[in-house]
Amino acid sequence: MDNSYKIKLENVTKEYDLFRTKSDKLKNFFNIGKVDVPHFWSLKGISLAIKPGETFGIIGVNGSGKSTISNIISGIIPQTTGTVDVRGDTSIIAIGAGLKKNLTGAENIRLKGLMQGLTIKEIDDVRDSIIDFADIGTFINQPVKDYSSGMRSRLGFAIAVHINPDIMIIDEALSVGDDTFYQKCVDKIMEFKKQGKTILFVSHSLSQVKMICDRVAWMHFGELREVGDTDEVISHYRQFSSSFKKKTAKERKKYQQDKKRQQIEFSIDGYQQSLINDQVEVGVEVKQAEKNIQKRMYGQVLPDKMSIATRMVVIIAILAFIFFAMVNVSGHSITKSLESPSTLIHPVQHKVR
Ligand SMILES: Nc1ncnc2c1ncn2[C@@H]1O[C@H](COP(=O)(O)OP(=O)(O)OP(=O)(O)O)[C@@H](O)[C@H]1O
Repeated sequence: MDNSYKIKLENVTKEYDLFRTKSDKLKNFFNIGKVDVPHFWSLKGISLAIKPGETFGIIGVNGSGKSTISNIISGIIPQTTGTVDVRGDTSIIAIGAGLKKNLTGAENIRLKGLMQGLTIKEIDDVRDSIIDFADIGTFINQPVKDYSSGMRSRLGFAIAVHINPDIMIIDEALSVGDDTFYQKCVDKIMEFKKQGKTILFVSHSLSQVKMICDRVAWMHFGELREVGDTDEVISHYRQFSSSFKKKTAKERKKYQQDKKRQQIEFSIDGYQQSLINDQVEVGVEVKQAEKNIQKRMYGQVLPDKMSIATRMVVIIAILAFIFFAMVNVSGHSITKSLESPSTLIHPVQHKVR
């Protein structure tokens, strides 16, 4: 096994269908009729590898795809194409991520612990420590929906660091909470770093990224613009930000609109072809290159639309369900209903004595 990485993404894309109505979404799912839906590519083919024990940062402007990556790595959402290889348990800390709002804080601790494979005894052992770290006092027995965003984030952070994950994913979770809590979180992250855990750190705060991360990826409108040494990438990102700020409001708007348009017009087939061409250029035979890239892009993902065979099975299952429901309501036997289906609309009359 290749031990040079803990997390590896190859040619990962994420497409969102921008449905206008719920019925459009349903029609599209069952593959009925042609619904013309605009698409938006939140990730346009990301490949990166995070080494074991590395603290890896992701920076970028709003909407550049940072959370999409962290959610795909933590398994919250699936990628549209590409291969994702995560070697170990992940625990994501994002504002409110993974907390069930109708459960109390204490119930959430138990649920997350069980989901992470801890025994009841192990959960009970860390319970007080979590409550202490989160510092939410008697609120621990209140439903999480009644918590402030800061309390939710503190509880999420406290649970995540106590269930001892292999890989920690921290998505903007340090931006809420007071200075004392912030320092506690930083200390915990540093402790994890020392223990050699792999950390993915998504943040807008360049100073936090600089302090914590060994390497950084700069995401830009769905593309990986640069990956490398923290100081170097941050310095390039700062240069971009300051020259962007010097543009007029009209120029800034145009730049953003052009980038978003490119995310709508992105062609997945064109991207696939460019990957095949890259392989052919280095000497791989065309048929083999097509096979390799097909496997890399679609080998791990389920089709988001139903195939004809699946559609047939679903339709037969629905018809069978309706038939048995009608048999039940009509009061006739299954054999009689099969012999003479019209009896289904004439229920058995029971004589009243
Ligand atoms: N469910 C969705 N449906 C449609 N578009 C979405 C959906 N989720 C995210 N997007 C779009 O994908 C793009 C990337 O979003 P993402 O949340 O990954 O960005 P981000 O870099 O984390 O942004 P921020 O810094 O604001 O948190 C954005 O343009 C966003 O509008």
